Amino acid sequence: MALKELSCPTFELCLSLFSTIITIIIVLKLRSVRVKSKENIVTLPPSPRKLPIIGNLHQIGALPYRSFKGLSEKYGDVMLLQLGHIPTVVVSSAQVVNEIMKGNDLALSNRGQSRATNILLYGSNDIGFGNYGERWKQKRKICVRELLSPKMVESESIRLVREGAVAELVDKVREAAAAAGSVNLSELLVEAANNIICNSALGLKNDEKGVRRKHSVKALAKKVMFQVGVVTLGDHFPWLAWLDVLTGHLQQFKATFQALDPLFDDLIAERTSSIINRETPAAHQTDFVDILIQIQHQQLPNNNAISNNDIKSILLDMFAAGSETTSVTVEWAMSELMKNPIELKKVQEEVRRVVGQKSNVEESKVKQMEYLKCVVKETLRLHPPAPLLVPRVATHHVKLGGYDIPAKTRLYVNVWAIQRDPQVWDNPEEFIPERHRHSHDTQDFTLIPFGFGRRGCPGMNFGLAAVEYMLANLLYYFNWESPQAQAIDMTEIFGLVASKRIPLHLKPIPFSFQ
Ligand code: HEM
Repeated sequence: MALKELSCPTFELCLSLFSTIITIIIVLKLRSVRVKSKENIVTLPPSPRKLPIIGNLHQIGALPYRSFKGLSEKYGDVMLLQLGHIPTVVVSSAQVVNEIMKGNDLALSNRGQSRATNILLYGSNDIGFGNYGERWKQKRKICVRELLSPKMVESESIRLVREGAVAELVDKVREAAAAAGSVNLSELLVEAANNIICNSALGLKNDEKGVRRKHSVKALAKKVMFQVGVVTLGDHFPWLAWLDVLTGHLQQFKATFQALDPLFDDLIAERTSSIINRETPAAHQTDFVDILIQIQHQQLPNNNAISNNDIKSILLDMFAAGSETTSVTVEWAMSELMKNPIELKKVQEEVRRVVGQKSNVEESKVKQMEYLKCVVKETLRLHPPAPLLVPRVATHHVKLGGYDIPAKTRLYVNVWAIQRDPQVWDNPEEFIPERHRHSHDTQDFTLIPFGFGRRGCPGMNFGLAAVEYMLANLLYYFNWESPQAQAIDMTEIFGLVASKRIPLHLKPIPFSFQ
């Protein structure tokens, strides 16, 4: 049938109506596409060129915070890197941290998990690596309010733990000095810090079995600390995860977990039964395990009650986060003081003047040691134990420094670079404790060795009390020399924390007022 034959006024009307509707639909569609694409313009942070598969991994050295600082000088304070399959933003200025705190702290409150944390830290359900959420908030609250609160830090039970561990440290320094002339101070500091955490967590009073168990827990927790810092091939390249079996990493993580977990189970069962039998410990003998079990028993047995796995993961966090951070801070402080004899003399004079001629250093006196506190602050400025904090992950899209940060991007805050920023600090590479003398604790995020916001360190008071007390004792009881007047090596090694590459060996000379 010819088209002409179909031609009638109704048909023509229908045809023109149809074509008008189609035209309107097309115009609307095109407009919406244009609006959408305008909305979708994404401005990602500047990035260095990346290679296929590995991205920017080849540009990151053994000390990533130093590599990041070098790159940020070229690419800016908010820079995007591709680390294997993980898109990663590195922030290198206090202003951008301020911006995070003002509006994005919640959106950046997740953590990145790894194969190690999944195996060793109860499915990464601990405080340090767990994702933000109601369960996590509950555990963190327990940690902040019950275990690490200022009241707990100053309590008799924790003070006795600190005094005991530091007295042991002083004795060991004395013995080593008498036997060999010099001491491996790094090793003794690790042991003292580990004892403080272990005895705070598991208590001072132990029977023979308890002492043996404590010994094993300490050794295994040390392994956890090391292994949690291991990044496997599977973490960077999920399609190569099977190789983690060949490298032996997974087996090692599992072996550590399987050795430690039953020790904690045994301990919890023992303490639970003594709490049920109302053998409540005296106030000065309270430890973290007792507190956690008591909280568990006060809670209703519903979904919100903390489980044994929660207790175990919290205990492990205390070991992993609280031990080495403390010992490396004292290690770096002593190294800087040895390199800066004028500052050493000044702080030593203060400690000895405040303590006076006494047989022991009373902890309450540390409050009056203003210059010692400046020494600790300056040490944490130059040598933050966690130079990149602990990485966070964006739960959804955020804007930082005017750039778009897509959901799931990993975020590193380069505290090491921020705390050496020449725009903020005069002579940033120099150890000048005096610069903190009249500084007030401002909220400008230029000095953040304990991190910030919802994921900031809950152990700051606990850690500082231990660092200051250890340092005060070492400076009170001994004068210090470098063996054979050697220069102090200041190179670093980076694992879970940034510590000294070569352990600090020093010659202590016992001091007496006479
Ligand atoms: C000088 C000593 C210490 C330093 C410099 C330090 C530093 C830090 C830093 C930088 C973070 C990450 C913060 C962030 O991501 O914003 C952190 C997290 C943490 N710290 Fe500390 N810390 C110290 C001592 C301690 C102690 C003694 C404990 C416990 C006994 C502790 C427990 C924790 C925990 C549980 C976290 C994880 C917090 C979370 O993810 O919410 N820290 N610490």
